[in-house]
Amino acid sequence: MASVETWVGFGSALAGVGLLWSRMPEHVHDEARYIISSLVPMAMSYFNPYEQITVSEYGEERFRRNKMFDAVSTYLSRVCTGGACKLKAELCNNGRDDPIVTLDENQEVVDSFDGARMWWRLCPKASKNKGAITVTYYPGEADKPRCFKLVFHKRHRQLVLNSYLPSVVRRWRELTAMNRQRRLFTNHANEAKKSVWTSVPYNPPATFDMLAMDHAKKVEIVDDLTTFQKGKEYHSKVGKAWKRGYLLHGPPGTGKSTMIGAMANFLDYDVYDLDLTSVKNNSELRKLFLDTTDKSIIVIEDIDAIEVELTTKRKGKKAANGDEIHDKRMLIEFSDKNDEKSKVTLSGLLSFVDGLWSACGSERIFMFTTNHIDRLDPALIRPGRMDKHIEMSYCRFEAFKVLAKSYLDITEHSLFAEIERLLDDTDTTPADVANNLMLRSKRNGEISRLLDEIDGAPRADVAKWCKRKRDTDECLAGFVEILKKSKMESATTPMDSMEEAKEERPNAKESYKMGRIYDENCRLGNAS
Ligand SMILES: Nc1ncnc2c1ncn2[C@@H]1O[C@H](COP(=O)(O)OP(=O)(O)OP(=O)(O)O)[C@@H](O)[C@H]1O
Ligand SMILES: [Mg+2]
Repeated sequence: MASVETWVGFGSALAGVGLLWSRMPEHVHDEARYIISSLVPMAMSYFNPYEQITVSEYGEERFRRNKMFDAVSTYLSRVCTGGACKLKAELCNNGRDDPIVTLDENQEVVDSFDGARMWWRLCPKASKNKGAITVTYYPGEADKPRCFKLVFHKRHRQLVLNSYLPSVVRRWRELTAMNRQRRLFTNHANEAKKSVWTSVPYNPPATFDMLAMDHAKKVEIVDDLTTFQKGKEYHSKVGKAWKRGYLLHGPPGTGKSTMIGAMANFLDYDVYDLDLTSVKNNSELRKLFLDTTDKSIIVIEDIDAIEVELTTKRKGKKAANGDEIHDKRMLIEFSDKNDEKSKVTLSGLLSFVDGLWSACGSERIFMFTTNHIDRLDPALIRPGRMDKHIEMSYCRFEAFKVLAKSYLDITEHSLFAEIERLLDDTDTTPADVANNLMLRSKRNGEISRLLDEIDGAPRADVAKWCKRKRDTDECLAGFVEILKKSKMESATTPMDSMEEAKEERPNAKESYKMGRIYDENCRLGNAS
Protein backbone atom coordinates (compact mmCIF):
# COMPACT_ATOMS: atom_id res chain seq x y z
CA MET A 1 0.00 0.00 0.00
CA ALA A 2 2.80 2.30 0.98
CA SER A 3 4.55 1.60 -2.34
CA VAL A 4 1.45 2.53 -4.36
CA GLU A 5 1.40 5.85 -2.53
CA THR A 6 5.03 6.39 -3.34
CA TRP A 7 4.36 5.77 -7.06
CA VAL A 8 1.39 8.13 -6.97
CA GLY A 9 3.57 10.79 -5.32
CA PHE A 10 6.30 10.20 -7.91
CA GLY A 11 3.75 10.51 -10.74
CA SER A 12 2.44 13.82 -9.44
CA ALA A 13 5.99 15.13 -8.99
CA LEU A 14 6.76 14.25 -12.64
CA ALA A 15 3.54 15.95 -13.76
CA GLY A 16 4.58 19.02 -11.75
CA VAL A 17 8.03 19.05 -13.40
CA GLY A 18 6.34 18.69 -16.82
CA LEU A 19 4.04 21.63 -16.11
CA LEU A 20 6.96 23.73 -14.88
CA TRP A 21 8.98 22.82 -17.99
CA SER A 22 6.16 23.91 -20.34
CA ARG A 23 5.83 27.26 -18.57
CA MET A 24 9.55 28.02 -18.69
CA PRO A 25 10.79 30.43 -21.36
CA GLU A 26 12.64 28.94 -24.39
CA HIS A 27 16.14 30.15 -23.40
CA VAL A 28 15.83 28.37 -20.04
CA HIS A 29 15.07 25.15 -21.94
CA ASP A 30 18.31 25.48 -23.86
CA GLU A 31 20.25 26.19 -20.70
CA ALA A 32 18.72 23.19 -18.95
CA ARG A 33 19.38 20.88 -21.89
CA TYR A 34 23.03 21.96 -21.92
CA ILE A 35 23.41 21.26 -18.18
CA ILE A 36 21.75 17.87 -18.51
CA SER A 37 23.86 16.87 -21.52
CA SER A 38 27.07 17.71 -19.66
CA LEU A 39 25.93 15.99 -16.50
CA VAL A 40 24.98 12.71 -18.18
CA PRO A 41 28.51 11.65 -19.20
CA MET A 42 29.79 12.66 -15.76
CA ALA A 43 27.12 10.59 -14.08
CA MET A 44 27.79 7.69 -16.46
CA SER A 45 31.52 7.79 -15.85
CA TYR A 46 30.82 7.86 -12.10
CA PHE A 47 28.85 4.64 -12.35
CA ASN A 48 31.01 3.05 -15.13
CA PRO A 49 33.97 1.30 -13.50
CA TYR A 50 35.94 0.96 -16.78
CA GLU A 51 38.31 3.25 -18.65
CA GLN A 52 39.47 3.16 -22.23
CA ILE A 53 42.64 4.04 -24.14
CA THR A 54 42.60 4.42 -27.93
CA VAL A 55 45.71 3.67 -29.96
CA SER A 56 45.14 5.11 -33.40
CA GLU A 57 47.04 3.98 -36.51
CA TYR A 58 48.03 7.57 -37.28
CA GLY A 59 48.84 10.47 -34.96
CA GLU A 60 46.25 13.19 -34.39
CA GLU A 61 47.79 15.44 -37.01
CA ARG A 62 47.76 12.45 -39.42
CA PHE A 63 51.32 13.21 -40.24
CA ARG A 64 53.09 10.08 -39.23
CA ARG A 65 52.27 6.51 -38.39
CA ASN A 66 51.78 5.82 -34.72
CA LYS A 67 54.47 3.36 -33.67
CA MET A 68 52.37 2.40 -30.65
CA PHE A 69 49.80 0.96 -33.06
CA ASP A 70 52.47 -1.27 -34.64
CA ALA A 71 53.71 -2.25 -31.19
CA VAL A 72 50.22 -3.29 -30.04
CA SER A 73 49.50 -5.08 -33.31
CA THR A 74 52.68 -7.18 -33.10
CA TYR A 75 52.26 -7.80 -29.37
CA LEU A 76 48.67 -8.98 -29.66
CA SER A 77 49.32 -11.17 -32.68
CA ARG A 78 52.14 -12.95 -30.85
CA VAL A 79 50.80 -13.02 -27.31
CA CYS A 80 47.02 -12.91 -27.29
CA THR A 81 45.61 -14.61 -30.37
CA GLY A 82 44.91 -17.83 -28.42
CA GLY A 83 41.33 -16.96 -27.44
CA ALA A 84 40.42 -15.16 -30.68
CA CYS A 85 38.13 -16.76 -33.23
CA LYS A 86 38.52 -14.16 -36.01
CA LEU A 87 42.09 -13.95 -37.30
CA LYS A 88 43.82 -12.84 -40.48
CA ALA A 89 46.69 -14.76 -42.06
CA GLU A 90 49.24 -13.29 -44.43
CA LEU A 91 52.12 -14.98 -46.19
CA CYS A 92 55.08 -12.65 -46.25
CA ASN A 93 57.45 -12.78 -49.14
CA ASN A 94 60.41 -13.57 -46.88
CA GLY A 95 61.11 -17.12 -47.92
CA ARG A 96 59.42 -18.55 -44.82
CA ASP A 97 56.46 -20.88 -45.06
CA ASP A 98 54.74 -19.89 -41.81
CA PRO A 99 52.09 -17.22 -42.33
CA ILE A 100 51.84 -14.19 -40.07
CA VAL A 101 48.58 -14.35 -38.13
CA THR A 102 47.03 -11.13 -36.80
CA LEU A 103 43.74 -10.11 -35.19
CA ASP A 104 40.83 -9.42 -37.49
CA GLU A 105 38.81 -6.24 -37.15
CA ASN A 106 36.31 -6.11 -34.25
CA GLN A 107 37.80 -9.21 -32.67
CA GLU A 108 38.17 -8.78 -28.92
CA VAL A 109 40.97 -10.48 -26.99
CA VAL A 110 41.75 -10.54 -23.30
CA ASP A 111 45.20 -10.14 -21.82
CA SER A 112 46.15 -10.31 -18.18
CA PHE A 113 48.94 -8.45 -16.47
CA ASP A 114 49.80 -8.55 -12.79
CA GLY A 115 46.37 -9.98 -12.00
CA ALA A 116 44.54 -7.25 -13.99
CA ARG A 117 42.46 -8.02 -17.05
CA MET A 118 42.80 -5.95 -20.22
CA TRP A 119 40.38 -6.11 -23.13
CA TRP A 120 41.73 -5.21 -26.59
CA ARG A 121 39.75 -4.70 -29.77
CA LEU A 122 40.85 -3.63 -33.28
CA CYS A 123 38.30 -1.12 -34.59
CA PRO A 124 38.05 -0.69 -38.37
CA LYS A 125 38.56 2.53 -40.30
CA ALA A 126 35.40 4.66 -40.03
CA SER A 127 34.00 7.69 -41.76
CA LYS A 128 33.95 10.69 -39.40
CA ASN A 129 30.75 12.14 -40.82
CA LYS A 130 28.52 9.49 -42.27
CA GLY A 131 26.36 10.90 -45.04
CA ALA A 132 27.74 14.43 -44.72
CA ILE A 133 29.89 16.03 -47.38
CA THR A 134 33.24 16.87 -45.85
CA VAL A 135 35.74 19.23 -47.45
CA THR A 136 39.28 18.34 -46.45
CA TYR A 137 42.71 19.41 -47.54
CA TYR A 138 44.00 15.87 -47.91
CA PRO A 139 41.85 13.25 -49.63
CA GLY A 140 40.96 10.52 -47.17
CA GLU A 141 41.22 12.85 -44.19
CA ALA A 142 37.48 12.46 -43.59
CA ASP A 143 38.16 8.87 -42.47
CA LYS A 144 38.98 7.96 -38.91
CA PRO A 145 41.96 5.64 -39.06
CA ARG A 146 41.92 2.14 -37.62
CA CYS A 147 42.60 1.94 -33.92
CA PHE A 148 43.05 -0.45 -31.04
CA LYS A 149 40.84 0.13 -28.02
CA LEU A 150 42.06 -0.98 -24.64
CA VAL A 151 39.50 -1.27 -21.82
CA PHE A 152 40.50 -1.88 -18.20
CA HIS A 153 39.16 -1.32 -14.70
CA LYS A 154 39.60 2.18 -13.27
CA ARG A 155 41.63 0.94 -10.35
CA HIS A 156 44.31 -0.36 -12.77
CA ARG A 157 44.91 2.99 -14.43
CA GLN A 158 48.39 3.51 -12.92
CA LEU A 159 49.34 -0.10 -13.60
CA VAL A 160 48.32 0.23 -17.25
CA LEU A 161 50.09 3.54 -17.82
CA ASN A 162 53.24 2.87 -15.86
CA SER A 163 53.81 -0.83 -16.32
CA TYR A 164 51.51 -2.57 -18.81
CA LEU A 165 51.89 -0.31 -21.88
CA PRO A 166 55.68 0.05 -21.45
CA SER A 167 55.88 -3.75 -21.20
CA VAL A 168 53.92 -4.06 -24.48
CA VAL A 169 56.46 -1.76 -26.18
CA ARG A 170 59.40 -3.68 -24.69
CA ARG A 171 57.99 -7.00 -25.91
CA TRP A 172 57.39 -5.49 -29.35
CA ARG A 173 61.04 -4.42 -29.55
CA GLU A 174 62.21 -7.90 -28.55
CA LEU A 175 59.92 -9.55 -31.09
CA THR A 176 60.95 -7.28 -33.95
CA ALA A 177 64.64 -7.73 -33.14
CA MET A 178 64.15 -11.51 -33.17
CA ASN A 179 62.21 -11.64 -36.45
CA ARG A 180 63.91 -8.76 -38.20
CA GLN A 181 63.74 -8.95 -41.97
CA ARG A 182 65.53 -6.26 -43.91
CA ARG A 183 63.11 -4.46 -46.23
CA LEU A 184 63.21 -2.40 -49.39
CA PHE A 185 60.64 0.40 -49.39
CA THR A 186 59.42 2.43 -52.29
CA ASN A 187 56.82 5.17 -52.46
CA HIS A 188 53.76 5.21 -54.69
CA ALA A 189 50.45 7.07 -54.77
CA ASN A 190 47.68 5.27 -52.87
CA GLU A 191 43.98 5.35 -53.71
CA ALA A 192 43.69 8.71 -51.93
CA LYS A 193 46.46 9.98 -54.31
CA LYS A 194 48.88 10.39 -51.41
CA SER A 195 52.40 9.07 -51.68
CA VAL A 196 52.99 6.23 -49.21
CA TRP A 197 55.70 3.65 -48.61
CA THR A 198 55.22 -0.01 -49.42
CA SER A 199 57.88 -2.60 -48.83
CA VAL A 200 59.16 -6.03 -49.79
CA PRO A 201 61.75 -8.20 -48.03
CA TYR A 202 65.20 -7.21 -49.18
CA ASN A 203 68.19 -9.55 -49.35
CA PRO A 204 70.56 -8.05 -51.93
CA PRO A 205 73.22 -10.53 -53.07
CA ALA A 206 75.92 -7.84 -53.23
CA THR A 207 78.65 -7.60 -50.61
CA PHE A 208 81.76 -5.44 -50.42
CA ASP A 209 83.88 -8.53 -51.11
CA MET A 210 82.46 -8.96 -54.58
CA LEU A 211 82.34 -5.25 -55.41
CA ALA A 212 84.86 -4.55 -58.17
CA MET A 213 86.58 -1.26 -57.44
CA ASP A 214 89.80 0.24 -56.22
CA HIS A 215 90.78 -1.65 -53.06
CA ALA A 216 91.94 1.40 -51.07
CA LYS A 217 88.71 3.22 -51.90
CA LYS A 218 86.67 0.23 -50.80
CA VAL A 219 88.51 0.00 -47.47
CA GLU A 220 87.98 3.74 -46.95
CA ILE A 221 84.21 3.38 -47.50
CA VAL A 222 83.94 0.39 -45.18
CA ASP A 223 85.89 2.30 -42.48
CA ASP A 224 83.67 5.32 -42.95
CA LEU A 225 80.52 3.21 -42.54
CA THR A 226 81.90 1.47 -39.46
CA THR A 227 82.79 4.79 -37.84
CA PHE A 228 79.34 6.13 -38.66
CA GLN A 229 77.56 3.11 -37.20
CA LYS A 230 79.48 3.40 -33.95
CA GLY A 231 79.15 7.18 -33.87
CA LYS A 232 76.10 7.68 -31.63
CA GLU A 233 78.04 9.26 -28.76
CA TYR A 234 80.30 11.25 -31.03
CA HIS A 235 77.37 12.82 -32.88
CA SER A 236 75.56 13.78 -29.68
CA LYS A 237 78.82 15.15 -28.21
CA VAL A 238 79.43 17.47 -31.16
CA GLY A 239 75.71 18.30 -31.47
CA LYS A 240 75.34 16.90 -34.98
CA ALA A 241 72.42 14.87 -36.34
CA TRP A 242 73.40 11.21 -36.63
CA LYS A 243 73.22 10.93 -40.40
CA ARG A 244 75.55 10.76 -43.36
CA GLY A 245 75.21 11.74 -46.99
CA TYR A 246 76.88 9.98 -49.93
CA LEU A 247 76.89 11.01 -53.54
CA LEU A 248 77.70 8.10 -55.84
CA HIS A 249 78.62 9.16 -59.32
CA GLY A 250 79.93 7.42 -62.41
CA PRO A 251 78.86 6.02 -65.78
CA PRO A 252 76.03 3.47 -66.04
CA GLY A 253 77.04 -0.05 -65.07
CA THR A 254 79.87 0.88 -62.73
CA GLY A 255 78.17 -0.51 -59.62
CA LYS A 256 76.35 2.39 -57.92
CA SER A 257 73.18 0.40 -57.21
CA THR A 258 75.29 -2.64 -56.34
CA MET A 259 77.15 -0.50 -53.80
CA ILE A 260 73.84 0.48 -52.13
CA GLY A 261 72.96 -3.20 -51.75
CA ALA A 262 76.41 -3.92 -50.32
CA MET A 263 76.01 -1.06 -47.82
CA ALA A 264 72.57 -2.32 -46.75
CA ASN A 265 74.06 -5.78 -46.21
CA PHE A 266 77.05 -4.45 -44.33
CA LEU A 267 75.06 -2.20 -41.99
CA ASP A 268 71.91 -4.36 -41.87
CA TYR A 269 69.77 -1.30 -42.63
CA ASP A 270 66.46 -1.04 -44.49
CA VAL A 271 66.50 0.80 -47.81
CA TYR A 272 63.99 3.50 -48.83
CA ASP A 273 64.08 4.06 -52.58
CA LEU A 274 62.47 7.46 -52.99
CA ASP A 275 60.77 8.08 -56.34
CA LEU A 276 60.36 11.85 -56.46
CA THR A 277 58.17 11.69 -59.54
CA SER A 278 55.29 10.35 -57.47
CA VAL A 279 55.60 12.98 -54.73
CA LYS A 280 53.25 15.94 -55.22
CA ASN A 281 54.78 18.63 -53.04
CA ASN A 282 57.19 19.41 -50.22
CA SER A 283 54.72 18.60 -47.49
CA GLU A 284 54.13 15.14 -48.95
CA LEU A 285 57.90 14.71 -49.15
CA ARG A 286 58.19 15.72 -45.48
CA LYS A 287 55.59 13.14 -44.51
CA LEU A 288 57.46 10.45 -46.42
CA PHE A 289 60.72 11.32 -44.70
CA LEU A 290 59.06 11.30 -41.30
CA ASP A 291 57.64 7.87 -42.06
CA THR A 292 61.09 6.37 -42.59
CA THR A 293 62.62 4.46 -39.72
CA ASP A 294 66.00 4.82 -38.03
CA LYS A 295 68.80 2.56 -39.24
CA SER A 296 67.93 3.09 -42.86
CA ILE A 297 69.43 4.16 -46.17
CA ILE A 298 67.33 6.69 -48.07
CA VAL A 299 68.16 6.50 -51.76
CA ILE A 300 67.40 8.92 -54.55
CA GLU A 301 68.68 7.33 -57.74
CA ASP A 302 69.58 9.32 -60.83
CA ILE A 303 69.34 12.66 -59.06
CA ASP A 304 70.56 14.34 -62.26
CA ALA A 305 67.32 13.44 -64.05
CA ILE A 306 65.14 14.50 -61.15
CA GLU A 307 67.30 17.44 -60.36
CA VAL A 308 66.67 18.85 -63.85
CA GLU A 309 63.07 19.00 -62.76
CA LEU A 310 63.92 20.65 -59.47
CA THR A 311 66.42 23.15 -60.85
CA THR A 312 64.11 24.06 -63.71
CA LYS A 313 61.73 25.32 -61.12
CA ARG A 314 64.46 27.45 -59.61
CA LYS A 315 65.74 28.57 -62.98
CA GLY A 316 62.27 28.83 -64.46
CA LYS A 317 62.23 32.60 -64.51
CA LYS A 318 65.42 32.79 -66.42
CA ALA A 319 64.16 30.33 -68.98
CA ALA A 320 60.87 32.17 -69.29
CA ASN A 321 62.82 35.30 -70.14
CA GLY A 322 63.92 33.63 -73.32
CA ASP A 323 67.17 31.89 -72.50
CA GLU A 324 67.86 28.94 -74.71
CA ILE A 325 67.10 25.63 -73.06
CA HIS A 326 69.52 23.00 -74.30
CA ASP A 327 68.35 20.02 -72.36
CA LYS A 328 65.46 18.14 -73.93
CA ARG A 329 64.33 16.83 -70.58
CA MET A 330 64.31 20.35 -69.29
CA LEU A 331 61.81 21.30 -71.99
CA ILE A 332 59.52 18.47 -71.01
CA GLU A 333 59.71 19.44 -67.40
CA PHE A 334 59.25 23.08 -68.09
CA SER A 335 55.63 22.58 -69.10
CA ASP A 336 55.07 20.85 -65.80
CA LYS A 337 56.59 23.71 -63.87
CA ASN A 338 54.19 26.25 -65.27
CA ASP A 339 51.05 24.75 -63.83
CA GLU A 340 52.50 24.58 -60.30
CA LYS A 341 50.96 21.19 -59.62
CA SER A 342 54.22 19.65 -58.66
CA LYS A 343 55.94 21.61 -55.97
CA VAL A 344 58.81 19.48 -54.76
CA THR A 345 61.73 21.87 -54.61
CA LEU A 346 65.43 21.30 -54.23
CA SER A 347 65.44 23.28 -51.00
CA GLY A 348 62.57 21.11 -49.74
CA LEU A 349 64.64 18.04 -50.46
CA LEU A 350 67.80 19.45 -48.96
CA SER A 351 66.09 20.44 -45.73
CA PHE A 352 66.05 16.72 -44.89
CA VAL A 353 69.61 16.11 -45.91
CA ASP A 354 71.19 18.81 -43.79
CA GLY A 355 68.47 21.31 -42.91
CA LEU A 356 66.09 21.73 -40.04
CA TRP A 357 64.34 18.41 -40.62
CA SER A 358 67.52 16.37 -40.79
CA ALA A 359 67.52 16.16 -36.98
CA CYS A 360 64.26 14.16 -37.06
CA GLY A 361 65.41 10.58 -36.82
CA SER A 362 68.86 9.17 -36.37
CA GLU A 363 71.24 6.65 -37.88
CA ARG A 364 70.22 7.46 -41.42
CA ILE A 365 72.24 7.47 -44.59
CA PHE A 366 71.24 9.54 -47.60
CA MET A 367 72.46 8.22 -50.94
CA PHE A 368 72.17 10.17 -54.15
CA THR A 369 73.33 8.54 -57.37
CA THR A 370 74.03 10.18 -60.69
CA ASN A 371 75.61 9.44 -64.05
CA HIS A 372 76.33 13.12 -64.66
CA ILE A 373 77.83 14.93 -61.68
CA ASP A 374 78.51 17.92 -63.95
CA ARG A 375 74.77 18.44 -64.44
CA LEU A 376 73.95 18.74 -60.75
CA ASP A 377 72.87 21.95 -59.11
CA PRO A 378 75.84 23.55 -57.31
CA ALA A 379 73.70 23.67 -54.15
CA LEU A 380 73.71 19.89 -54.11
CA ILE A 381 77.43 19.36 -54.54
CA ARG A 382 78.81 22.30 -52.59
CA PRO A 383 81.41 21.27 -49.98
CA GLY A 384 79.80 20.00 -46.81
CA ARG A 385 76.45 19.19 -48.36
CA MET A 386 77.07 15.49 -48.95
CA ASP A 387 79.65 14.06 -46.58
CA LYS A 388 81.31 11.90 -49.17
CA HIS A 389 81.52 11.87 -52.95
CA ILE A 390 82.31 8.41 -54.28
CA GLU A 391 83.32 8.01 -57.88
CA MET A 392 82.51 4.63 -59.42
CA SER A 393 84.67 4.29 -62.48
CA TYR A 394 85.51 1.99 -65.37
CA CYS A 395 86.92 -1.42 -64.72
CA ARG A 396 90.70 -1.56 -64.40
CA PHE A 397 92.79 -4.62 -63.65
CA GLU A 398 92.38 -4.57 -59.87
CA ALA A 399 88.60 -4.50 -60.18
CA PHE A 400 88.76 -7.14 -62.92
CA LYS A 401 90.56 -9.54 -60.57
CA VAL A 402 87.67 -9.25 -58.09
CA LEU A 403 85.20 -10.13 -60.85
CA ALA A 404 87.38 -13.00 -62.14
CA LYS A 405 87.46 -14.41 -58.61
CA SER A 406 83.68 -14.12 -58.20
CA TYR A 407 82.65 -15.30 -61.65
CA LEU A 408 85.35 -17.78 -62.65
CA ASP A 409 86.87 -18.61 -59.30
CA ILE A 410 90.41 -17.86 -60.51
CA THR A 411 93.12 -15.54 -59.19
CA GLU A 412 95.77 -16.18 -61.87
CA HIS A 413 95.74 -16.82 -65.61
CA SER A 414 98.14 -16.52 -68.52
CA LEU A 415 95.82 -14.01 -70.23
CA PHE A 416 95.71 -11.65 -67.22
CA ALA A 417 98.69 -9.54 -68.37
CA GLU A 418 97.06 -8.90 -71.75
CA ILE A 419 93.70 -8.15 -70.14
CA GLU A 420 95.39 -5.65 -67.82
CA ARG A 421 96.85 -3.76 -70.77
CA LEU A 422 93.60 -3.79 -72.71
CA LEU A 423 91.53 -2.62 -69.73
CA ASP A 424 93.89 0.33 -69.31
CA ASP A 425 93.32 1.27 -72.96
CA THR A 426 89.53 0.90 -73.03
CA ASP A 427 86.68 2.24 -70.93
CA THR A 428 84.90 -0.97 -70.04
CA THR A 429 82.36 -0.94 -67.23
CA PRO A 430 82.35 -3.62 -64.52
CA ALA A 431 78.85 -4.52 -65.75
CA ASP A 432 80.27 -5.32 -69.21
CA VAL A 433 83.11 -7.32 -67.73
CA ALA A 434 80.70 -9.25 -65.47
CA ASN A 435 78.50 -9.93 -68.46
CA ASN A 436 81.41 -11.33 -70.45
CA LEU A 437 82.60 -13.53 -67.63
CA MET A 438 79.20 -15.15 -67.30
CA LEU A 439 77.90 -18.04 -69.37
CA ARG A 440 77.08 -16.22 -72.57
CA SER A 441 74.01 -16.62 -74.74
CA LYS A 442 75.86 -18.40 -77.52
CA ARG A 443 76.28 -21.21 -75.02
CA ASN A 444 72.58 -21.58 -74.35
CA GLY A 445 72.36 -24.27 -77.03
CA GLU A 446 75.19 -26.08 -75.33
CA ILE A 447 73.39 -25.93 -71.97
CA SER A 448 70.15 -27.34 -73.35
CA ARG A 449 72.11 -30.15 -75.01
CA LEU A 450 73.72 -30.94 -71.65
CA LEU A 451 70.34 -30.81 -69.94
CA ASP A 452 69.00 -33.31 -72.47
CA GLU A 453 71.98 -35.56 -71.90
CA ILE A 454 71.51 -35.78 -68.18
CA ASP A 455 67.76 -35.91 -68.26
CA GLY A 456 66.25 -36.59 -64.86
CA ALA A 457 69.11 -35.21 -62.74
CA PRO A 458 68.13 -32.49 -60.20
CA ARG A 459 68.42 -28.97 -61.67
CA ALA A 460 70.85 -27.77 -59.00
CA ASP A 461 73.22 -30.64 -59.82
CA VAL A 462 72.95 -29.89 -63.51
CA ALA A 463 73.75 -26.21 -62.92
CA LYS A 464 76.80 -27.14 -60.84
CA TRP A 465 77.95 -29.56 -63.45
CA CYS A 466 77.56 -26.96 -66.23
CA LYS A 467 79.53 -24.46 -64.19
CA ARG A 468 82.37 -26.89 -63.69
CA LYS A 469 82.37 -27.68 -67.39
CA ARG A 470 82.67 -24.04 -68.32
CA ASP A 471 85.86 -23.40 -70.14
CA THR A 472 87.68 -20.59 -68.38
CA ASP A 473 90.30 -20.32 -71.13
CA GLU A 474 87.65 -19.95 -73.78
CA CYS A 475 85.79 -17.37 -71.74
CA LEU A 476 88.88 -15.23 -71.14
CA ALA A 477 90.04 -15.59 -74.75
CA GLY A 478 86.62 -14.40 -75.91
CA PHE A 479 86.83 -11.47 -73.52
CA VAL A 480 90.27 -10.50 -74.85
CA GLU A 481 88.84 -10.46 -78.37
CA ILE A 482 85.98 -8.19 -77.26
CA LEU A 483 88.42 -5.81 -75.56
CA LYS A 484 90.62 -5.69 -78.67
CA LYS A 485 87.62 -4.91 -80.84
CA SER A 486 86.46 -2.17 -78.53
CA LYS A 487 90.00 -0.69 -78.44
CA MET A 488 90.10 -0.64 -82.25
CA GLU A 489 86.67 0.96 -82.44
CA SER A 490 87.56 3.70 -80.00
CA ALA A 491 90.80 4.35 -81.90
CA THR A 492 88.98 4.75 -85.24
CA THR A 493 86.04 6.82 -83.92
CA PRO A 494 86.96 10.50 -83.65
CA MET A 495 86.34 11.85 -80.15
CA ASP A 496 83.95 14.59 -81.31
CA SER A 497 81.62 12.25 -83.15
CA MET A 498 81.59 9.92 -80.15
CA GLU A 499 80.47 12.78 -77.92
CA GLU A 500 77.85 13.84 -80.48
CA ALA A 501 76.54 10.32 -80.78
CA LYS A 502 76.27 10.13 -76.99
CA GLU A 503 74.33 13.39 -76.86
CA GLU A 504 71.99 12.51 -79.69
CA ARG A 505 71.22 8.96 -78.78
CA PRO A 506 70.10 8.71 -75.18
CA ASN A 507 70.92 5.32 -73.75
CA ALA A 508 68.20 2.97 -72.65
CA LYS A 509 68.27 4.34 -69.14
CA GLU A 510 67.96 7.95 -70.21
CA SER A 511 65.04 7.05 -72.47
CA TYR A 512 63.47 5.36 -69.50
CA LYS A 513 63.94 8.45 -67.34
CA MET A 514 62.50 10.65 -70.08
CA GLY A 515 59.60 8.24 -70.43
CA ARG A 516 59.01 8.39 -66.69
CA ILE A 517 58.95 12.17 -66.71
CA TYR A 518 56.74 12.15 -69.80
CA ASP A 519 54.32 9.71 -68.17
CA GLU A 520 54.17 11.93 -65.13
CA ASN A 521 53.35 14.92 -67.33
CA CYS A 522 50.58 12.91 -69.00
CA ARG A 523 49.21 12.12 -65.55
CA LEU A 524 49.18 15.81 -64.75
CA GLY A 525 47.73 16.64 -68.17
CA ASN A 526 50.79 18.56 -69.37
CA ALA A 527 51.98 16.42 -72.23
CA SER A 528 52.14 18.33 -75.45
N1 LIG B 1 81.69 -2.47 -59.37
C1 LIG B 1 81.01 -3.60 -59.58
N2 LIG B 1 81.31 -4.72 -58.93
C2 LIG B 1 80.64 -5.86 -59.15
N3 LIG B 1 79.65 -5.97 -60.04
C3 LIG B 1 79.30 -4.89 -60.74
C4 LIG B 1 79.96 -3.64 -60.54
N4 LIG B 1 79.42 -2.74 -61.36
C5 LIG B 1 78.45 -3.38 -62.03
N5 LIG B 1 78.38 -4.66 -61.67
C6 LIG B 1 77.45 -5.64 -62.22
O1 LIG B 1 76.68 -4.99 -63.20
C7 LIG B 1 75.30 -4.94 -62.87
C8 LIG B 1 74.76 -3.51 -63.04
O2 LIG B 1 75.42 -2.65 -62.12
P1 LIG B 1 74.67 -1.48 -61.33
O3 LIG B 1 73.23 -1.57 -61.55
O4 LIG B 1 75.14 -1.50 -59.92
O5 LIG B 1 75.26 -0.23 -62.07
P2 LIG B 1 74.89 1.30 -61.86
O6 LIG B 1 76.17 2.03 -61.72
O7 LIG B 1 73.90 1.43 -60.76
O8 LIG B 1 74.24 1.65 -63.25
P3 LIG B 1 73.16 2.78 -63.57
O9 LIG B 1 73.88 4.08 -63.55
O10 LIG B 1 72.70 2.39 -64.93
O11 LIG B 1 72.08 2.69 -62.54
C9 LIG B 1 75.21 -5.40 -61.43
O12 LIG B 1 74.10 -6.22 -61.24
C10 LIG B 1 76.48 -6.16 -61.19
O13 LIG B 1 76.28 -7.52 -61.48
MG1 LIG C 1 71.86 2.06 -60.70
